[in-house]
Amino acid sequence: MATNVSTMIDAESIAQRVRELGAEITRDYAGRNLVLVCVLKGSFVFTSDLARHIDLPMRVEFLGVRSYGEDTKSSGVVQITHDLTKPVEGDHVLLVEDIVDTGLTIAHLLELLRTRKPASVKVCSLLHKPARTRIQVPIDYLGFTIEDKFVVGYGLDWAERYRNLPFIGLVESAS
Ligand SMILES: O=P(O)(O)OC[C@H]1O[C@H](OP(=O)(O)OP(=O)(O)O)[C@H](O)[C@@H]1O
Ligand SMILES: Nc1nc2[nH]cnc2c(=O)[nH]1
Ligand SMILES: [Mg+2]
Repeated sequence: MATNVSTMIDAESIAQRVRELGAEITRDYAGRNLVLVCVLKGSFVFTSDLARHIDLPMRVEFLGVRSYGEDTKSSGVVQITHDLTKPVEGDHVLLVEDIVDTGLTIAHLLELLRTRKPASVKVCSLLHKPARTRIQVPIDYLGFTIEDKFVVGYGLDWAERYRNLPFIGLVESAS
């Protein structure tokens, strides 16, 4: 199924970087109540791998997010389709994203989570595409900076396809 997708970041490079990020997070959050917040759908693969490299007692929560349709997507206004199951007041929240592109989604989610009064909120993203930044957001833990190409795989979709690819790839125009 992946014959029309070329590899940008292979599975072993991702695994290596995820191990490094997990070790960094383990060091930084020792002794704190850590809650990993997986932003659905795109970050489900990254979150599940990352969580297994964090050697701390911690919780995992899921935020279901839907953009308000294609035309308004760039507004960054998102609808919450599944909310956190427990309060995060006083906890150290780490938002886990697959990609920060324009930054609008994560900016909106940071604003939302701050209203829940956590002790801290930080961002961990596997990918960052700085060429398309519309709003600057701090990315406290970053896997890879990529060029301005639409990528798929490792959770990222193109019309809901390709999320199951074990690597980050580019859909070739011949597809
Ligand atoms: O920085 P931005 O320009 O806001 O883009 C990044 C967001 O877009 C993608 O999600 P999408 O809304 O496509 O939904 P999905 O996670 O369900 O695939 C991606 O998973 C990020 O959440
Ligand atoms: N699949 C996918 N979703 C995105 N959302 C924002 N940027 C991207 C991208 O490059 N690929
Ligand atoms: Mg997403």
